[in-house]
Amino acid sequence: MSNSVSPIADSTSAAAPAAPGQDERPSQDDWRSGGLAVLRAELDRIDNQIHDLLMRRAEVVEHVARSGKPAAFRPGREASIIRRLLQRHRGALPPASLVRIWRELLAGTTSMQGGLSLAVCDPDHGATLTQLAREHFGSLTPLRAYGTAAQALADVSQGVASVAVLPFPSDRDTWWVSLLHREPRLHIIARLPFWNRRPDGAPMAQALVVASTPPDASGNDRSFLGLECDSDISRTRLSGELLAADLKPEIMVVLRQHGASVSNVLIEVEGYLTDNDPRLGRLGSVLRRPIVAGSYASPLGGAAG
Ligand SMILES: O=C(O)C(=O)C[C@]1(C(=O)O)C=C[C@@H](O)C=C1
Repeated sequence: MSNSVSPIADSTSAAAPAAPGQDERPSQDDWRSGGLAVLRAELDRIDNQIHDLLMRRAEVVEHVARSGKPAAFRPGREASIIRRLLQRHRGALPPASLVRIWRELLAGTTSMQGGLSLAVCDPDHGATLTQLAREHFGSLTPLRAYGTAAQALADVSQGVASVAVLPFPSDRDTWWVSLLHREPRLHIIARLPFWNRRPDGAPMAQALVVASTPPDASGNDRSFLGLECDSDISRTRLSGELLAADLKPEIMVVLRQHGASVSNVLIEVEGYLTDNDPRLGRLGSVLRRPIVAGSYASPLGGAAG
């Protein structure tokens, strides 16, 4: 078919999309009472304004990238941006849509600062952890799926991937033990999903994100402590020591190596902690000073789901 065929105008298409540079038309105050063409003209005008602002926002991000901050991806800052916008959100647009738009935008502004790439531990390529990673880091961000957590972590260590997306720690998913012994260190920096209100069909798994740079605080965070203890230590005793040190434990994963006298323990506590937090020196039962394996911004809709 020839390219010269003109589109057939329908009776509602009087308002053609505004051409570049021609979007200065003032808003018609009477758009509410206008027909479809008037309403669409108003939408085109608003779209141009949003687009102009997005381009301006990207220019500011270019300057932020040159500010000397430790890494392109700052998940704590991203969490605080989304929380703030949800607080001021009004009207009919579903809050979940607002979050989706900003997740894609932040993936774009992170990748424009030098590339964002994901190494996902997903033995069933394309299954839940890949979907969670896409939900958070954008639908077209480069992603490699691996059969093991060790492979995904190796990509981050070698600088092949910016972040690894790994199953939430358990006594079966034991990749977290390597974070307690590895030099140079890797850090837990985020938890997925950030939007915890799961609609039908959304992946229900929980994951952590690991990177080579430490996390940034978002104002409402949780941290992971990595401990080494005698293998006969009880959870009750450890919890008591943590509470006495003013640390509120939430999740505790204990890994007793078969036949070993030492257990590795991962404990989630409230707040954003760093390695030099004085409370870490107050735990009597540990064999060496605990390390902070990382922290994450508490997800929306409840930290634990
Ligand atoms: O504030 C920063 O550090 C930025 O790089 C800007 C920005 C943003 O677009 O707002 C982009 C990526 C980061 O992960 C967080 C925020």
